Amino acid sequence: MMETRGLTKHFKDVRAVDGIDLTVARGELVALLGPNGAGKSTTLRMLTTLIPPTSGTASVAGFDVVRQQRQVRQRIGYIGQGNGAGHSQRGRDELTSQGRAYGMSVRAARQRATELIESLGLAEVADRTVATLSGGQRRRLDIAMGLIHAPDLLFLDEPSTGLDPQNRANLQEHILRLRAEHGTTIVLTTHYLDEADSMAERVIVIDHGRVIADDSPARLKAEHVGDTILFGFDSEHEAARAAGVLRGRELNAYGKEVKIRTQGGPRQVPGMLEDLRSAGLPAASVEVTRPTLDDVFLQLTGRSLREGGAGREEESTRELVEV
Ligand SMILES: Nc1ncnc2c1ncn2[C@@H]1O[C@H](COP(=O)(O)OP(=O)(O)OP(=O)(O)O)[C@@H](O)[C@H]1O
Repeated sequence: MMETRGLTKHFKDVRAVDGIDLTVARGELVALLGPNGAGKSTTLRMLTTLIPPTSGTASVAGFDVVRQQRQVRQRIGYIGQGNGAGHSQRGRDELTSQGRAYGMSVRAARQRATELIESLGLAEVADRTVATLSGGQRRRLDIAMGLIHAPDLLFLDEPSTGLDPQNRANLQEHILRLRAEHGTTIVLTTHYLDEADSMAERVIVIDHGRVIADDSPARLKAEHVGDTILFGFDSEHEAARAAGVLRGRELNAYGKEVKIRTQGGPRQVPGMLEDLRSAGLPAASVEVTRPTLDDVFLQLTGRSLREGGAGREEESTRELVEV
């Protein structure tokens, strides 16, 4: 559905995108994740023919983004960061006009607008003027506009930036449903870690214009970070002895705690507790911490995606087990 080779964009001396090779198959939902200025939007703008690459190639829906711009545009929907919809028209009319701009008949554009209003939950607001809609409703209308001509491939640049958590969850649900119902290939950019994690089956981490990781969220976390199991004991002496019982694993013992780095943490806890009990060392507490995509980014770059307010506060998932 989409393929890039050495895709590069320089703005004077800024290497915004620095040789990206990507292949996206039909029906995939891919998130481009990276900190501010990583090159996500610039990549999307090249793929949607809005700006030409400095070098490298990209084909989208089988057409070259430089030589066959018109064919590419007919087959894609692009929802940028700004607000696509105007303000004084009603949402339904905005959608119909957009369809007409893509060469659809009035009748076909109206029919498609009605379908999208239904599937994107806009029925209650479609007849209000755009200026009166909430941020979340307007964003959903933007998405409907990007879908009016039933594109095979939808590009969303930071779809949920600026929305409150409830509207964000709502929008994510609509995007997922849309994909389930129409099989649309979706490429979105985000710097919300949880959004990439929960929505995308594949996350492409971009930093300084380059792809630094590309896999499913689960595999990225398992491969680059793994789980942490923290055992608490009643005394330092017990903790030191427990470290001996659990040896052979990647572990640290300090104070009354023993910390183990491993994969598949929750599945390993029962066996470890059994070993400790057999040695007369019952643990007082156990905590399994599963990594986030931020931990993956930190592991790969030594920096946090959240630095500079790039991501939003997100705690590692903790599973507390009473023993
Ligand atoms: N038109 C432009 N002229 C000059 N520099 C640009 C232009 N567009 C982007 N850049 C620079 O290219 C780099 C990549 O920017 P880009 O907008 O692609 O990042 P991003 O990953 O989308 O960031 P954000 O999450 O903040 O949207 C940045 O250093 C940015 O300042």
